[in-house]
Amino acid sequence: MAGGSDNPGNRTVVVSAPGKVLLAGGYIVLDRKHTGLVFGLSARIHVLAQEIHTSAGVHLREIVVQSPQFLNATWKYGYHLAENGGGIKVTQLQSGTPVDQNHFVETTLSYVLSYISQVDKTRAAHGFEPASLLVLADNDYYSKPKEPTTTTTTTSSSNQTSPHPRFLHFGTTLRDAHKTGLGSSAAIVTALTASLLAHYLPPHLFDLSTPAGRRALHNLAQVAHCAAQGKVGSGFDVASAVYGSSVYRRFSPALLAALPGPGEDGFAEKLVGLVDGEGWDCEVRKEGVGLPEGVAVRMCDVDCGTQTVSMVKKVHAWREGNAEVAAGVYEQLQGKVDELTEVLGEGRVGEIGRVMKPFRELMRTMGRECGAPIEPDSQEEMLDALEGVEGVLGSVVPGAGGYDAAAVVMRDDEETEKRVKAFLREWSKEHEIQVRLMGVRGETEGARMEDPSEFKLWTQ
Ligand SMILES: Nc1ncnc2c1ncn2[C@@H]1O[C@H](COP(=O)(O)OP(=O)(O)O)[C@@H](O)[C@H]1O
Ligand SMILES: C[C@@](O)(CCOP(=O)(O)OP(=O)(O)O)CC(=O)O
Repeated sequence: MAGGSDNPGNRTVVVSAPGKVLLAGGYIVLDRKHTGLVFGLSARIHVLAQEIHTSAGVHLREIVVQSPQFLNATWKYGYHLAENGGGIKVTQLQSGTPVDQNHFVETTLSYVLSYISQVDKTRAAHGFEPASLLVLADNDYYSKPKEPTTTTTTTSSSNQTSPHPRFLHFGTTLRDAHKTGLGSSAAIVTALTASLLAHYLPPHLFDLSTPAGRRALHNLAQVAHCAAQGKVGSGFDVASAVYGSSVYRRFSPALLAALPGPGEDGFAEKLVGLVDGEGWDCEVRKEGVGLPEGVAVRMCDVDCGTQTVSMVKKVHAWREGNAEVAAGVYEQLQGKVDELTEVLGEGRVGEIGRVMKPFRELMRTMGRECGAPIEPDSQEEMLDALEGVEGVLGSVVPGAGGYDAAAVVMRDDEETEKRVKAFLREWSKEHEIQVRLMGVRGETEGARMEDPSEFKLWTQ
């Protein structure tokens, strides 16, 4: 994607990226030998990027990021070119009420602005004009507030006066919001990265509709997401945010090891070398990945949380101590990932249960062996009963498992939905927990440009 340009761009753009559900392949996908089957979700995070118009004579140099669905969620950043090719250093500006840091946003800004300053040399001369970035997350990313609030922190209040606002105000700070586990950080890092690239770069240097554009977005978002997370996950969540549903083989973690941090000597050049270079070795296969006609992947919010990191540690410790047994289990799990991909992709509806049931069993066995609640008893009991509901074809505790959301593969018709909802209502009552069928469903499309005119409420 590298080149030069005289066109500063600064277009008003909206980019959205989907959430994820790793239907099969949790844990094994951390190893490049294996793959995972991931679906994008209909719940998206949108980022609207636009210029900030300053009055004549005012020289504002800041990028403002706002999440109008949360309290105290305006982050202002200053930025400057670091010495010795260190890229763009970003610093949060504080004025008035102290605001929590947003590490994912801040890190993404420093990586993406550094990338842009290196691929578009005209930026070195005129720098970055101030910009406003608005983050709008579909409501399913967070559990709804008990009493939907009608207050809003922005002037775009008409969004909130409707009884079913497209973007609900959650009435809390982002820190106190209850996430439903759909992969908000990967979706926001991806949408933010794409919106900055599309806003500041002319189309011949970044075009999301081309394979080169998607590749640059993917690699840059992976690097920024890993840096913000402080750990190198498999990256299946960023891959599905960019490409949508796919069979994913991770990149080698060593790729990131040689990259200096923002501000360090030579950072910008090395970053572009890594993002646009030939070294990236992850594989994203979309062919043959899909769902049969009339079948949907739906999510149940279980209203509990799980510590993925500690579960991964337990699985890895078990694997180290039991190499041979673990290799056998990993192979069997891989077999199920492949089989499920085929059965779903080829529309073999009648075989879904036959593949998913033993997959759950294998995940439970691995959990028992290593002492991690991958499919805890409470989930096992609920999913077994749920699978008895007419129209439900299979179910799984996706990703790392635990007490988070459950995924259901079911017939996509109103009657089945009614039966599943009724079942979950009863189950919640009997077991004094809160389980509900979310509106969100598996979707194949990845990051996409949206029509800014649909976001008129929010444009300046
Ligand atoms: N609507 C939002 N606006 C701004 N930042 C967000 C938003 N949603 C998520 N984030 C960022 O993503 C982080 C959540 O990441 P993480 O805990 O990894 O959750 P997840 O499992 O959903 O990816 C938040 O701390 C924040 O930095
Ligand atoms: C264990 C894993 O393979 C899958 C985790 O999947 P989840 O969907 O549970 O992920 P989080 O939302 O980040 O907790 C780790 C990985 O692949 O990075």
